[in-house]
Amino acid sequence: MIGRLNHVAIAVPDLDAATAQYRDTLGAKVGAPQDEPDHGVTVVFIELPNTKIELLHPLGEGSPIAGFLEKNPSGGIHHICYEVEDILEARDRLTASGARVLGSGEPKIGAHGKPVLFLHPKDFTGTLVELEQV
Ligand SMILES: CC[C@@H](C(=O)O)C(=O)SCCNC(=O)CCNC(=O)[C@H](O)C(C)(C)COP(=O)(O)OP(=O)(O)OC[C@H]1O[C@@H](n2cnc3c(N)ncnc32)[C@H](O)[C@@H]1OP(=O)(O)O
Ligand SMILES: [Co+2]
Repeated sequence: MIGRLNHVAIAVPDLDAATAQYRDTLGAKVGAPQDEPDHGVTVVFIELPNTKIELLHPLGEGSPIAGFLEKNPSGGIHHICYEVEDILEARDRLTASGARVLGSGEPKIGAHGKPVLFLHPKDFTGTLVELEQV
């Protein structure tokens, strides 16, 4: 059911410093910061030859990554995003198998303008999983 790895997301306490590190130290192609108020984060995408890295920083009150950064003040890998062809079919299949979809259970539009949803980390070996319809 899952397809390509779309991105690996890293929550960071200092978005400018993390962006500079990827650009200047690692020599990667970095994008501009994008505010995503519907998701409570600001993101910077790093383009790699085979996938993307999504740097995440909290935006506004009640950001879903605030608790993660409190527990991991230096930052850390926050989620992985897999591509699926039909997100509703994937959701229904996963919920039928007992997995918990986070939030309302309905997909939201993600940073690439495509529908996304999240699966509880406790149902996927301690890893928060994002699905993106491509
Ligand atoms: C920009 C848009 C989009 C895109 O297009 O790419 C994005 O990526 S948006 C990214 C941010 N959005 C989200 O993460 C939405 C889904 N996340 C959530 O709803 C919450 O973050 C959460 C997963 C429910 C966690 O909420 P929180 O309040 O921080 O923690 P809990 O106390 O409820 O945690 C329960 C349990 O799970 C562990 N945990 C929490 N986060 C993670 C994580 N990222 N990876 C692995 N495990 C995680 C947490 O430690 C708790 O475990 P115990 O301590 O053992 O109980
Ligand atoms: Co993401």
